[in-house]
Parts: sequence; structure tokens; C-alpha cells
Amino acid sequence: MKIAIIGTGNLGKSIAKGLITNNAITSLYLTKRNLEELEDLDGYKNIFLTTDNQEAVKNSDILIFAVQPAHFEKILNDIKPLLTEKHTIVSTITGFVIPKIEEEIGADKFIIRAMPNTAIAVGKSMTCICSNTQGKKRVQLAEAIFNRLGHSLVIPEAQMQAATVVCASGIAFWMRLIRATTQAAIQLGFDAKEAQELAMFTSEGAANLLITNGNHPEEEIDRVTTPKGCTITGLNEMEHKGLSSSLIQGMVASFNKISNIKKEQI
Ligand SMILES: NC(=O)C1=CN([C@@H]2O[C@H](COP(=O)(O)OP(=O)(O)OC[C@H]3O[C@@H](n4cnc5c(N)ncnc54)[C@H](O)[C@@H]3O)[C@@H](O)[C@H]2O)C=CC1
Ligand SMILES: O=C(O)[C@@H]1CCC=N1
Repeated sequence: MKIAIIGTGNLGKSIAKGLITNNAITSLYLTKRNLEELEDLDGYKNIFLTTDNQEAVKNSDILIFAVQPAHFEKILNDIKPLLTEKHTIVSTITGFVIPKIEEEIGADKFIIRAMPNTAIAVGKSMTCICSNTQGKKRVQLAEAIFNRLGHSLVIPEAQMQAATVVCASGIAFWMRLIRATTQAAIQLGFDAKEAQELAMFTSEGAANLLITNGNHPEEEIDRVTTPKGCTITGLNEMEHKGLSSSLIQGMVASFNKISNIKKEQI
């Protein structure tokens, strides 16, 4: 696959690392305004670093856009004359809806919106995907790419804003939970390194129980909560302090912020 990542910042670089580690490329063009931060990716076979988006577009078939929302429109305009039948446009840009992309480059283009997360760097991204009418013909291609780099789900575009919060921002939310459990483990007597080890692998185990068994989280909780025991005592105290409620309210606030990002683009 001849892939270009237009805007190799935090997310773009994570995608690049995932693609390289999984041998998922024939060639990979990485573009960025300042290439210094990509030095560690220099020198790999078939990887090209450039500030020239047009060069990347000409030499690639799959174009993954990972720039800030405010920069996307101008970049689309710059590369529009170079787009041909061979190109599949994959946008990871938050809040930039397909009708707006079609307005810039035309509804005849194969347009996919993908919402991955930074765990794509280690092949563990939960990526949601949707497309325009033309892009439906290439959704399977997008699924194939993102399934190599984790797990993917095709959704209607109307759910993309929610997917951004749950999956993309979700990495930060889960990190904070892991950090908080690490802090608790330190208070309970472990040194910092051990505390993080306990927190990381316990959260991995919890997620894997659900992935492997397909159970509801409460079924797994019932297996752990001994009557009159320490687990239910801790859980109830967390809920008295608003654990579930604060997570839900935070995610709804995050969702509402995306509506403002969209308005800022108009
Ligand atoms: N960071 C994340 O976890 C996620 C980000 N996103 C979306 O991905 C996009 C990028 O986010 P980040 O990587 O966090 O931002 P970032 O600011 O780290 O990366 C953007 C990159 O684009 C480059 N850039 C700017 N103008 C350019 C141009 N004309 N040509 C080529 N490169 C250019 C910048 O130099 C920068 O390296 C945003 O739209 C964001 O909403 C989506 C999902 C997850
Ligand atoms: O925080 C943000 O706005 C972007 C979108 C999801 C992850 N990072």
C-alpha cells in the first residue's frame, strides 16, 4: 500500500509507527511543516519525509489527513487538482464533516472519515469509520488497514462525534484512571514503578476479560465482590463520591466541546 500521512504530529506519528511496525506499507510519505521532530523515522526503507504535501499526494494512493481542524480546508484546496481515481481520502480530523470535505474536493472522491486513537502506535487502536457514498466502495480497504492496527467498527457519520470522545479522547480518560489507581497503590505501600505495573496490567486484564468472554462488566464485578467484602465496600464508596457520574458528565462535556469546534470552522 502506498500511503501518505498529511500532518505527522501526535496522531499522525502514532499511525506511522503502527504502519511501520506491522509492515503495512509499500511506501509511506510523512509530511509536516517542520521535519526535525520526525528525525527518528528518517532512514527507514520506503519512508519519505517531506514538507511538500503535493509530492506526497502524487506518490501515494491512500491519503491519511491528521492536521488540526483549522488547517484542513487550505490543505484540501492545495492538493485538490492532484486528486485522481486512485486516491482514497482518509480524514481523522475532529468535527470536520463529510459534506464539508465534499464541498472542498467534490462528492465524486472516495472519502472516508476514521477516528483512531494514539494506541494505533502499538497496534491497539479502537477506530470508528464512516464514508461518503463513493467511499462506501473503499470502506473494506479502510477496515483492512485499521484492523491490522487494532479493532475497527463502521458507524453512521452521525455517531462520529460521540466516537471521538469515547475512542480518541478515551485514551486520555483511561490514562487518568490508570494514573489515579497508581497513586492509590503508592499510598497503600507500593513504590511508584511497581504501583504503575499493578495498575496497567490489572486494567489490561479487566478489558481482556470482557473482550474474551463477551460478558457485561457487572457479571465480572459480581465474581469479585465477596458479600460484606472489601471490593463492594470500595466500589460503593467510589460511587458515593460520584465515580460513574463524573465520568459520564466529563464525556458529555467533551462531546459538547466538539460542537463548538465545528462552529469555529464556519
Ligand atoms: N491526538 C489524538 O489522539 C487524536 C487526534 N485526532 C485529530 O487528528 C488531528 C491531528 O491531531 P494531533 O496529531 O493531536 O495534532 P498535532 O498538532 O500534534 O499534529 C498536526 C500536525 O500537522 C502539521 N501540519 C500543520 N499544517 C500542515 C501543513 N500545511 N502540511 C503538513 N503538515 C501540517 C503540524 O506540523 C503538526 O505536526 C486533529 O484534527 C485531531 O482532532 C483524532 C483522533 C485522535
Ligand atoms: O482533544 C482533541 O480535540 C483531539 C480529538 C480527540 C483527541 N484529540
